Amino acid sequence: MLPAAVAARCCRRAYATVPSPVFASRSPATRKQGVRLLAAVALVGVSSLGGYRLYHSLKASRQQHHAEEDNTPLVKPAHHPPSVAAGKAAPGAAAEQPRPIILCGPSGTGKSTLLKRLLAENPTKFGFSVSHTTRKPRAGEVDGKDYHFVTPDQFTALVAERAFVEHATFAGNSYGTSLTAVSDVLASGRNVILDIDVQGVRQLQEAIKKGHAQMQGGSPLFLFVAPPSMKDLEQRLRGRGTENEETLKKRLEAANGEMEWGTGEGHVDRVIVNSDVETAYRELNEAIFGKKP
Ligand SMILES: Nc1ncnc2c1ncn2[C@@H]1O[C@H](COP(=O)(O)OP(=O)(O)OP(=O)(O)O)[C@@H](O)[C@H]1O
Repeated sequence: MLPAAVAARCCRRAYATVPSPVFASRSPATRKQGVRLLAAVALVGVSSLGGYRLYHSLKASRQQHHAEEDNTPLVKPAHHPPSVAAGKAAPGAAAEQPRPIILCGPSGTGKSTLLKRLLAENPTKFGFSVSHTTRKPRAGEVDGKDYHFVTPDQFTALVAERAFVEHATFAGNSYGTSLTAVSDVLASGRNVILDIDVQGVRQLQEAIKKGHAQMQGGSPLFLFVAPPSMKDLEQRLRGRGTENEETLKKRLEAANGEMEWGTGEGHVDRVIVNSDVETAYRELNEAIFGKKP
């Protein structure tokens, strides 16, 4: 199942669509400015996108690696890893059946950029899964709508019950995407997109392998968005204007480990190198819908 949470540790978000579902993630807000959690997987903020709520969560920077600063291409453009054993998703197998779509990749690679367009152009295809969090509601946030607000004890109990497909803690608050939240979206005939960090994806894949994340609908599709180079990644993060030197360093450090995992054999169904937005968006559509937009 796919919990969603995104946050500034790295961030997570979750989104959902209709004919082909999507998961969303959220995160605590440090992320884009410390804030916008593309909802879902660890969120911090909530926004609206093409009629769909996007929660952005902070993705925990759980991996510490040194960032490279050269401009060497990180991934061969044609690199399409084999199907992930955990999900056995078939890239391009399309969206007749709502399915979980898991989008991951280093902070700043352009996931939000691609998802924003995808959701705007396909307003009825994706649904939103409401994440759980232990943080206090912000002004205007509605329990059960923006988040399921729970106490730390309740959250701990849910973890023990394996209610979350993925969960993480950031800045003292926990965020998680419940299997139920994801399944509800799938059951409504919409896709669910989860924009979560690599650690969350690994949790999810492990849960699927162990049979703890059984979801209705089609098989999960794991997509990894990679930057053309670490130099480009740094420039994008700086250009976004959301980071200070400290958070920038953390994101770049985490990016090295995430790149190593994402481009590793069989970890995801497809690696999309976001050198050019148009090309990357076309590849995203091909992976999800099996055709060009
Ligand atoms: N192909 C591209 N070429 C140049 N700039 C890009 C490209 N794609 C995205 N960007 C820019 O890079 C910055 C980071 O993109 P974005 O916020 O979408 O990344 P992200 O992967 O969602 O990051 P995070 O995980 O931190 O939310 C943005 O300013 C965006 O406009």
